[in-house]
Amino acid sequence: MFEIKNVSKQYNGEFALDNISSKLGQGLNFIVGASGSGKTTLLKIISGMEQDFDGEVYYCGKDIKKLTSNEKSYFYNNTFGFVWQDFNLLEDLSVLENVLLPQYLKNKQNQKNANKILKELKIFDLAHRKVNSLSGGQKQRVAIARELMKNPKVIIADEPTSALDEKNSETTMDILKAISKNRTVIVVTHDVNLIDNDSNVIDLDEGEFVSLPQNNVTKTEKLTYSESHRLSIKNAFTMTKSNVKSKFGRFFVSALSLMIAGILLLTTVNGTVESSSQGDFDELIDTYGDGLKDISIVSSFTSAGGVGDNQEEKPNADVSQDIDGLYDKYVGDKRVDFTAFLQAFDNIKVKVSGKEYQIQGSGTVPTINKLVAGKMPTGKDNEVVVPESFVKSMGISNEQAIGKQIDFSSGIFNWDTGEPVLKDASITAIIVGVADNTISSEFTVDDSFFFSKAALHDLRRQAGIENEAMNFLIRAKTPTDMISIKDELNEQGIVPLGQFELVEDIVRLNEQTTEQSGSASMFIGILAVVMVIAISLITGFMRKREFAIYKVSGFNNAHFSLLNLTEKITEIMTAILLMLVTSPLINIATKSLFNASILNSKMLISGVLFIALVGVAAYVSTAIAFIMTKTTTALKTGDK
Ligand SMILES: Nc1ncnc2c1ncn2[C@@H]1O[C@H](COP(=O)(O)OP(=O)(O)OP(=O)(O)O)[C@@H](O)[C@H]1O
Repeated sequence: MFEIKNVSKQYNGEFALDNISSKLGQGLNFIVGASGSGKTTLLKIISGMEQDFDGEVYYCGKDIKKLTSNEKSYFYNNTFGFVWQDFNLLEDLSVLENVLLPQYLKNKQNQKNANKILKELKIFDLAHRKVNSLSGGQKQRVAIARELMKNPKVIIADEPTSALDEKNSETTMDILKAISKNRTVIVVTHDVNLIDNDSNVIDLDEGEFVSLPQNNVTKTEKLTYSESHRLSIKNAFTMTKSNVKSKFGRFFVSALSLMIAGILLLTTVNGTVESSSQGDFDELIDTYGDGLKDISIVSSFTSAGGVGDNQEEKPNADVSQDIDGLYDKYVGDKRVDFTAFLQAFDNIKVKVSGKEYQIQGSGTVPTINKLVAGKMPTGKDNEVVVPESFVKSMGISNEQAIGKQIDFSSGIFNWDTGEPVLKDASITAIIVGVADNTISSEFTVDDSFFFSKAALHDLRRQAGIENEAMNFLIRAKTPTDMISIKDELNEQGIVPLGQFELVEDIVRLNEQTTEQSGSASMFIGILAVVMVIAISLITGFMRKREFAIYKVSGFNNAHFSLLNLTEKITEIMTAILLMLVTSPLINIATKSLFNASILNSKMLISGVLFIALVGVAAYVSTAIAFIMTKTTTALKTGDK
């Protein structure tokens, strides 16, 4: 039972309702009056949709003004049913799906009850028809059926017959009359012909009573909170399935936008930056070999026309520098791939398992293109990395060579006097690695043996060399690392040797393109996220009416959050699937647009993560659209 006490409502200083007091109870109640007399305003106040008014309204002793949004959603799902002038059905769903809508918040859908109600209202045969194919009269019966599924104590009907012809109006009123036998039915209408003598009537004119209610309401209902009021994950997925089926185009556009945004983020954040550097460097390495990243550190060399950054023409000069201690400094450096001593040997003889091998001399310092097996010597024991050509001459594989012991003897030039003096030296060492010694992709330096620090010390000691500092090379991990080590050495007054000019240009160019593509990436990335947010907000606001129907069916923000989550999970999964299926095609596009290939597991996993990330943005945007939906503005009320 409703008690209305001194209710007033003003819009812009004008009274829509002026000090109304009344009681409404079980049976048929009419609120009548001319257009603009305040009928709809009173209805909104009674139902709790409008809580900003003067005075008080109680339903079974419960202050309607103080209903929280959760209490309201409980009332809308269990206690109040709404019948509208333009039905407010979900037009793309079937009759049954519409009728079951409030039931999704119950633990069990009462399909039997749905069938019974559909039969009573003579629309059982239409159960699987889409609502948009029905006539107005049929739609109104579907709407009433949906509300009866709530088994509500109150039915609030706003101009329920004004969109119907005479016959359908009569049928609808007959149904409402039948329902009112054990319920409170409140009908707002401007059509006084609908009123019979048994009904309770509130007649309004310009917000005031014209006539007071004729019937005194005596019977009171008890307010009960028995039903559960939650959306299960299963029901959320069932609703999602219906929504996807009924609005496949909308769903597909959302999923597609997630996929496109994910790919854009992927190629800009992950792809371009990496590939712009990698492409250029790979080309250089193809031409020059891995030795391009070598830095040679030698204690003396002859400089051609100036040293360091000084590019002026100068006569050749002998440069001596103190490189003592530098080897140990760079051995464990994280920018360094490996280090190797550059000791030249003359007339090398190697004995393995009793067999002697003569190694062809090259007259140059040892060279390494890359290590093809094992590791570089650590420096602690007598270890050696041997040339691949030597392993071949032994007739074994590179892997089989590892661990073999060799007896190595050769001549070593001693320059201590300023003149080269050839001295003999020999050592027994274990093979720890095999190196490819190709230079300029044509020649191999077959006498390139790289010894550990301990072994080389021993050999040099035998040759009578007193100078402790041994020439060595550093193989930098990346061209950027190479330049950073070179700069560091220069600061210490050391002039290293290497292809610095070539690499430096590429590094600089790369830094520039990285910076440029970085800002382009940022722009495209932001654009991708904005696109998803915009599409989600637009679709969200296009669904305003649908959201309002959810709300008057009892869905609160928590219920919708779960439905939103299941919808977004479905969209994200579809977007991921789309990406995987179309990845070869996308790859062609991203390669030509961003020079980035997405066809590898790292990129695809990142793609999945980015799609999920933009999915979160879409989730939040849709949630905002739902929260901002006001039922009173989203649903048409009154006589329009
Ligand atoms: N949101 C609003 N903002 C400003 N004025 C409003 C608003 N809603 C209603 N009004 C005004 O309040 C008065 C009562 O409106 P209400 O819709 O309650 O009348 P009604 O009797 O239901 O009319 P109708 O039969 O045409 O639907 C009218 O003058 C109307 O213009």
